[in-house]
Amino acid sequence: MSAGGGARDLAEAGAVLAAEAARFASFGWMRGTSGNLSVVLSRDPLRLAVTASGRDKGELTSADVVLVDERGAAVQGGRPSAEAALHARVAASTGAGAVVHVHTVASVAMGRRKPGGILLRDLEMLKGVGQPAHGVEVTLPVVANSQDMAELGDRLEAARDPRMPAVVVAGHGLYVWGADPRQARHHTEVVEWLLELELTGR
Ligand SMILES: CSCCC(=O)C(=O)COP(=O)(O)O
Ligand SMILES: [Zn+2]
Repeated sequence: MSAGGGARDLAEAGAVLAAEAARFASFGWMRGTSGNLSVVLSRDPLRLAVTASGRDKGELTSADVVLVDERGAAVQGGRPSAEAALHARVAASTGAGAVVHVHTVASVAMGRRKPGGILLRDLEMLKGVGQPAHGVEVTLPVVANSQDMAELGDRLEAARDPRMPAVVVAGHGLYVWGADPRQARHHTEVVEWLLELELTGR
């Protein structure tokens, strides 16, 4: 996708996000219209393609996407995700090119069990988020939920560990990011695997 964020770029981004959403929905991670996805189309000014609000994320088409600015406000298209402002904040503060938000049972359950953060170590799967399997302890932060995206963004920025491209939002779900939609997908699948292991395996 080029830097312009034009109509064709938006439709292309919509097709990519629809395919990613269908995959996550097939795993049961976006039930009942939950979750949202975004991809950065330009950095200066910051413009993101974000999934439209309230849609069944397993049935998105390339048209179910909205161009938003750095505050998450619609620039082109219909009503963006209610969490568009948080996507923009994550993209701006981490430099990520794509952001994934899913409502997984494991993220909410582990957020309840470990409200201070989830310690991860000695797992081969840590390589999937760019960490060595052994010798380091990485924390997956847990932040309190808020309906105010600015407040939630402050909490996420304060808590995030630069070694871990993800944050659990307590009672809500999981935010994960990556350089592009494909890497964000891989990070999401790895982090969710780690959460499921912590929930069931220890
Ligand atoms: C039942 S989903 C509640 C809203 C939410 O948390 C979510 O992720 C979906 O919101 P959107 O506006 O992106 O559809
Ligand atoms: Zn949500």
